[in-house]
Amino acid sequence: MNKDSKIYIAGHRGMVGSAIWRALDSEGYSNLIGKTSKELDLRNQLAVNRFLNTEQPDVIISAAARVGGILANNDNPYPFLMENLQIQNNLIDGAHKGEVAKFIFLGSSCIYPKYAPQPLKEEYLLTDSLEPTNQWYALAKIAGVKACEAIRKQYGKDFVSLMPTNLYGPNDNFDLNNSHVLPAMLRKFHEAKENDHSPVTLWGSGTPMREFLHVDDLAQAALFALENVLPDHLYNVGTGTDLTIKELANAIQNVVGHNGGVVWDTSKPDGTPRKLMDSSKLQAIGWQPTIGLKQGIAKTYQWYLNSTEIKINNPI
Ligand SMILES: NC(=O)C1=CN([C@@H]2O[C@H](COP(=O)(O)OP(=O)(O)OC[C@H]3O[C@@H](n4cnc5c(N)ncnc54)[C@H](OP(=O)(O)O)[C@@H]3O)[C@@H](O)[C@H]2O)C=CC1
Ligand SMILES: C[C@H]1O[C@H](OP(=O)(O)OP(=O)(O)OC[C@H]2O[C@@H](n3cnc4c(=O)[nH]c(N)nc43)[C@H](O)[C@@H]2O)[C@@H](O)[C@@H](O)C1=O
Repeated sequence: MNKDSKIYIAGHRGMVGSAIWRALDSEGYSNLIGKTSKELDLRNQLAVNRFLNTEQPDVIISAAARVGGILANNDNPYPFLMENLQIQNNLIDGAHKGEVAKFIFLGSSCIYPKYAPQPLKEEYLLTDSLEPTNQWYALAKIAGVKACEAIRKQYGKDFVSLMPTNLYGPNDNFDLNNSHVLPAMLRKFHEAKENDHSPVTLWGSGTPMREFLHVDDLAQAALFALENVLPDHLYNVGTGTDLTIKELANAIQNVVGHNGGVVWDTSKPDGTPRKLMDSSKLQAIGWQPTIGLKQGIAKTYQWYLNSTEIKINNPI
C-alpha cells in the first residue's frame, strides 16, 4: 500500500475510527479522508454514491455503525438491524461498483452463535442461533461479512472482514444507558469515588465472561490488514484471555481507587455467557496484541481524567 493512497475511514470520529486514523497517520499515510455523520449520512445511498464518485478512494475502512452496549442493542432492535444494514450496504456496494481496491469491514464477536464452543473459531459462523439481546446487530454484521466474502469469491477483490472482541480505549462512549460495560464501569466507579465512595450498581449477575482488547491493538490489526493481502476473508481479533464481569469490576475499582460496595441489578440482562475468540489465524500471519488489560484500563482512566470532552453518545 502506498503512503499516498487515498484511504476513507468511515466513522473516523468514533472510538475505532479515530484509533485507526491515529495509527495510519503515525505510519505516514498522508491521504486520509473522513466525514462526520452530519456531513455524510451513510444510510443515504445517493449521498454515499455521490461522495464515492467524487472522492474515488483507493481503500475504505468501515468503522461507521450504530453501536452500543447490551441494553441499547436489546431495546432498539430495528435501528441496530436496519441502520447497520443501510450503512454497510451503501459502503460495500458503492466500493464494489466504484472500483475501490481494498475494503476492510469491521464486525463483532457477537456474530457467533450464543452457545458455540469456546474459543470461537471463524468456522463456527452460522452453525447455531444467536444471542437474543444483540441478534439484530449481529444479523446485520453477518450480512456484511457475507457481502464481502461474496465480492471476494465472485470478483477476486481484496475485501476482508475483521471481527474484534469487546473493545475499549480513548473516545469510547461513556453514556450510562447506551455504553459498553468497561466505559460504564470506569465512569460509575469514578463518580462514586468522588461521591464519598458510594455504592455502585452494575448490571446482571456478574458471572458472564468477556474478552477485552484495547482499541489501539485493533487499529494495528487494521493497519496489518491494510498493508497485506490477507489469504482469507474473515479474521477474529482478540487477546485470547477473558475474565468474569465481577473480576472486571474488581480490576476497575482498583485502578480508580473506589472503596465502596457493588450492587448487582439482576433485572438487567447478562447476555451471552461467554464469547472468547480464537484469534490464532490472524496471529499466525503477523498481528499480536500488545496492551494488557490492567495497563489498558489504567491508560483509559488517565485519558478519561484528562479529557475535556467525554463522549456521551445517546442517538436513540
Ligand atoms: N466498541 C466495541 O466494543 C466494538 C466495536 N466494533 C465495531 O467497530 C466499529 C466502530 O465502533 P465504535 O468506534 O465503538 O463506535 P462509535 O459509536 O464510537 O463510532 C461509530 C461511528 O459511526 C459513525 N456513524 C454512525 N452512524 C452513521 C451514519 N448514519 N452516517 C455516518 N456515520 C455514522 C459515527 O459518526 P459521527 O461521530 O460523525 O456521528 C461514529 O463516528 C463498528 O463497526 C463496531 O461494530 C466491534 C467490536 C467491538
Ligand atoms: C461488543 C459487544 O457489546 C455488546 O454485548 P455485551 O458484551 O453483552 O455488552 P456490554 O459490554 O454492554 O455488557 C457486557 C456484560 O457486562 C454487564 N454489565 C454490568 N454492568 C454494566 C453496565 O453498567 N453497563 C453495561 N453496558 N454492561 C454492564 C452486562 O450485563 C453484560 O453481562 C453488544 O452490543 C454486542 O453487539 C457487541 O458486539
